[in-house]
Amino acid sequence: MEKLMIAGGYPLKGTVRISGAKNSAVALIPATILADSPVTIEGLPDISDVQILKGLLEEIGGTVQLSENDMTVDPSSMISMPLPNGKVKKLRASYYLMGAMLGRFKKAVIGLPGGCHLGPRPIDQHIKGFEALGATVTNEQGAIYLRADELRGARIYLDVVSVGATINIMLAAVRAKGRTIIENAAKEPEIIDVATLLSNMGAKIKGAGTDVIRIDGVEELHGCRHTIIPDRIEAGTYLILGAAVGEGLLLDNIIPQHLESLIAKLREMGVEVETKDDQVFVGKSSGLKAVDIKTLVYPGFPTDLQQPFTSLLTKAEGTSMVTDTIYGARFKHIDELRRMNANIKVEGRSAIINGPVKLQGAKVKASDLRAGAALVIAGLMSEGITEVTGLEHIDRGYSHLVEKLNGLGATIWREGLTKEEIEQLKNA
Ligand SMILES: CC(=O)N[C@H]1[C@@H](OP(=O)(O)OP(=O)(O)OC[C@H]2O[C@@H](n3ccc(=O)[nH]c3=O)[C@H](O)[C@@H]2O)O[C@H](CO)[C@@H](O)[C@@H]1O
Ligand SMILES: C=C(OP(=O)(O)O)C(=O)O
Repeated sequence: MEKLMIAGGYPLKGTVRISGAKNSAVALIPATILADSPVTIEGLPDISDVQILKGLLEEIGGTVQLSENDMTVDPSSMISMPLPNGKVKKLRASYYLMGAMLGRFKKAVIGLPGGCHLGPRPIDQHIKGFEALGATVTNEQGAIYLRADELRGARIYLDVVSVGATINIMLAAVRAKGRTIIENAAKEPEIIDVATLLSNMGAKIKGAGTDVIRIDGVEELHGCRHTIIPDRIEAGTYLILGAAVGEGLLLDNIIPQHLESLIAKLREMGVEVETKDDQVFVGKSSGLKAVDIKTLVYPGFPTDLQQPFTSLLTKAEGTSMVTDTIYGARFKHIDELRRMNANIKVEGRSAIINGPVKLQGAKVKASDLRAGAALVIAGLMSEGITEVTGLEHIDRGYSHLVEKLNGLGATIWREGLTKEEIEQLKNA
């Protein structure tokens, strides 16, 4: 089994370049299905979610070239191949194949998605949206069957503010007849990024980034080039790391406005943070104060940064409370942090952290992507060696993590891949 070995206690310093956003990438790639000629996406992160989606587009007949961070997809020979099992189970965002294939082919069969286990993650709002557009949707043995004679624009009110449902409905609605209005839409920056790509392909979308999105369906969408936005969650992870063990860390290629809720909390703790046009600097910090955070939809504090932030809070003086209103069970990292000497208890949707404590290296397991980030940060904060397993989760979302951290002065390396695991990775 492969593991990440971390020798803790080394201060980090220098510049780190932030990669393209995972949560944009995983929607932009399926969106290419809707075009009639090649689409190029520039600046993709080097993560397993991108590789898996590349494989899925190839399975349905797409020609996909990925060189460095740029992907060109020629969707002209794609067919509506059923994808009930296999790669779709490996990531959450395979659900975007539903919206994109429904938009283009008016039918799709897609297995229920995988992704991080954060408690229940229903897709009822996606289905509600597809049905409102005229599709018949059934769940047969764990696969969603979608079919429509014709997609017609509709007014759709989301009962729950959902990133995935907002984007998925957009993907189908750009090829529907007439106007679709999504009310109570999610406002995350990744939604604007997907709307920008679709608009560059010829779609007519207004209001992305607000809670009402208007889409006028078009007959055809064409190829284009698009540059992805930077990953605000990866950036947030490095900002937290800078506050935890940094002696001056500069993050390059970011949009500081996307990180306002995190930066405000870091400043409240006593961390020095300076923002520039597309950079942010985090200074060496000491005497950190406890704070409370509550995760909310954008522009509130992101649930995806709650777990990494918890590791930092173990260093703060006093009692902090982390409440997750989006995923009330997103606390699998807590038991692992306790193994590392953290003083934390979970009560309902909240974790209560008492600090400061000196974390100790231990053998721990990442149960999901951001739990993995939390454990890597904790390992870098600890005395001694930390071994992190469950790397398949971390690889879904952090591009060149080991190289980036070593570049900042960390001592971290991967160990123990068996021959079979190397073969499996090659064939994934
Ligand atoms: C690939 C991707 O972009 N993943 C992100 C996306 O996940 P994802 O798009 O899956 O998350 P949603 O925004 O849909 O979920 C928000 C909340 O709505 C609930 N819900 C969602 C859909 C639905 O049909 N019914 C329903 O009840 C969910 O259980 C959750 O409590 O947004 C989450 C919340 O910011 C992030 O943690 C994930 O990193
Ligand atoms: C929960 C996450 O990802 P996904 O929705 O892809 O499982 C995440 O990025 O933290």
